[in-house]
Amino acid sequence: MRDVAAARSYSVGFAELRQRFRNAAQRAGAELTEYVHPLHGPAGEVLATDVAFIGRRSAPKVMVLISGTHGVEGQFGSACQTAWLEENAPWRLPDDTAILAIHLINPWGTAWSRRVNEDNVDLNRNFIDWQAAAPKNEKYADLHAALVCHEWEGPDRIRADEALDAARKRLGGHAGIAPIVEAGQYQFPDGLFYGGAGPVWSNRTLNDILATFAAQARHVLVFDMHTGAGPYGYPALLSVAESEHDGLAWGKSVFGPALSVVLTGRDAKTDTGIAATATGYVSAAVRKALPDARVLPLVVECGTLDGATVMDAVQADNWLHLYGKVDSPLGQRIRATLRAAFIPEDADWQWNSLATSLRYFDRAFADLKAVDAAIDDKPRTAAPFAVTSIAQPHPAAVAVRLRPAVEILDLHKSFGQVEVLSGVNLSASAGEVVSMIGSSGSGKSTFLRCINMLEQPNGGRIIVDGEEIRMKKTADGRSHPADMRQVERIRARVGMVFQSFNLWPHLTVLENIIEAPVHVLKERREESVEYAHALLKKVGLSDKHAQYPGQLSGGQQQRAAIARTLAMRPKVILLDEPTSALDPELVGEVLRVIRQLAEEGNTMILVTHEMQFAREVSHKILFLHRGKVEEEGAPAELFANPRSERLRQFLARTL
Ligand SMILES: Nc1ncnc2c1ncn2[C@@H]1O[C@H](COP(=O)(O)OP(=O)(O)OP(=O)(O)O)[C@@H](O)[C@H]1O
Repeated sequence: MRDVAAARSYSVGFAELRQRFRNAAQRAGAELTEYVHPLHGPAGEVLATDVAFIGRRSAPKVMVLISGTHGVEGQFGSACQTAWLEENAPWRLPDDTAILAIHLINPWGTAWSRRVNEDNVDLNRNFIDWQAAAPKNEKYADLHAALVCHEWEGPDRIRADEALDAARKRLGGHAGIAPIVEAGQYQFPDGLFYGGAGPVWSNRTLNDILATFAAQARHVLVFDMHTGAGPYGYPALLSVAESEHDGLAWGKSVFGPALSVVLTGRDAKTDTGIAATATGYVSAAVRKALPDARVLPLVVECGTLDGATVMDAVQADNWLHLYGKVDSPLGQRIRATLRAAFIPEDADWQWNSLATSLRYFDRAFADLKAVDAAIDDKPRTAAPFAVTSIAQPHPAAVAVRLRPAVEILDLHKSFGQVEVLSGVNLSASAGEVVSMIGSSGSGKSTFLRCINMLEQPNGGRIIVDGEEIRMKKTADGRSHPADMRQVERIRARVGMVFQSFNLWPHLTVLENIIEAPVHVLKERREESVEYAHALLKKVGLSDKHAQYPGQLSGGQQQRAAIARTLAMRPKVILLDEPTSALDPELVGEVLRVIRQLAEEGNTMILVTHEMQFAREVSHKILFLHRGKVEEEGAPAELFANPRSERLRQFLARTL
């Protein structure tokens, strides 16, 4: 019997999974490359996809192992990769054969125990042809309101559950609902099995990795490791394809009846537990990325609980991240239920899933080594070694090397006799997101308004992009800006997003956006219009450019306001409670845009009551109490170990 000592507990944090994999890869003699994700994990850890390459970079035969496509399932795939690398170390490979292990391709999802990625995207629905229109899923649209309800309990939830029950009866139970929901949908970013609006980070990263390490390959075997569908504890071996291809025949010759081929299509059916109705699978991506190779895409799918229970867990997790509080007792329960639905804490399940998967690896690899590399020797279109690794440093790591984008020193502000800010300091490096939290009236908005001189501070220093706002003292001893022209110049570099949007009601969305670039920056109108359209696309409002603000929902108005801010190409963006005027169901769409800005490396100072969001997106958090910074630090540390009693009380009230 196989010794799978490496089947240590799957339930370890992201950093430990990474460390185990990297150690195994090093012992295996692999070349290691990291692809750093722009966000960080719940413990403040750097998130990254690690790539281990063993063998010659010119090898025409490559075995690819992918884990974590659905983040929370990553513990299983990671264990398989790590164990296989360890078991066979030190590796002795023929010159023509190599191994490419891609560890946790959706690192955010694994770290935060979510099936989806940071944008609620199911990565296995994201590899569609984005040049064409995304598939429509009208049947899902009919179910969406029943599946996504803003309440956990209460009258709206009762109505939604009743609607879902009625749909189940109509469609023949869970078996009727699952193919509709799991087919994926591209219409509701807050919905289940959402495929996204374009290629996400993990999609782009996988393509970069394949271009870098596999472009030379002619024969490619790919394992994508999954859990959550099919019979409990049984790792099924599947190949998912949109149509027949030469890789499938290869698969049949290696595995015979052990391999189930799932041909996907709008009304396709399968009894494997996975969705035959979906498109956009990782398998499709690998074949598309390597058009000159014979590719056998394999999925290992290790069953856990029954389909209805797994979908309930996914639905609850979706609610939690849209409307709930992750750190609350209910939030913890929902997260634990989701983890149990994908990675059972059952030693037999873990042993069996690992041992069988390693046998699949061995069998496939033995066949790959035996392939005559000269077969199917098609002309290549890609240069084999032209692309170098694109490992990106973590934004925070870059930030520390740069001068601060904003520096505020000892800021004071009084209204009449009342001192609202009593010496506040803040520094944000380029690319950093700093969030300010604190009770109502603690001075957060006043602080932001002082930075761009919407309020005049009574003392302190404000330095933006290296330029200090010059202040002078008047006879009454108060400070005032010495030069309003300088203030205007600096203001143009500081974007502000207000709680109440502040769009001009008599101008269309497009006119709102181009107004300041044309009049303040003196940009050519055509140039501003072109950029405005690009920004509207970015915030998902391409079709709203000719509408007036009054014709838009609150969430759309706020996204338009964000586009207007970006039009000025600001060095720093200040966001003053950008979601607090919105109905709960509109908050997510605005947070998604802000998250994207963070990922793109914008420097932002965010005042917010959205604690979970602040925690996910910020590099640093300041807790303001009565006009003073009571505590500051990295989000994970600050939330997990508040030092001051006031912060403890504040978090107890808000989380
Ligand atoms: N223009 C003003 N004139 C007088 N007092 C003001 C003015 N603006 C703010 N204040 C007072 O300053 C204090 C801080 O207000 P601020 O809006 O900055 O707090 P905050 O932390 O942003 O609160 P919230 O979370 O409720 O928005 C409050 O007591 C408020 O009443």
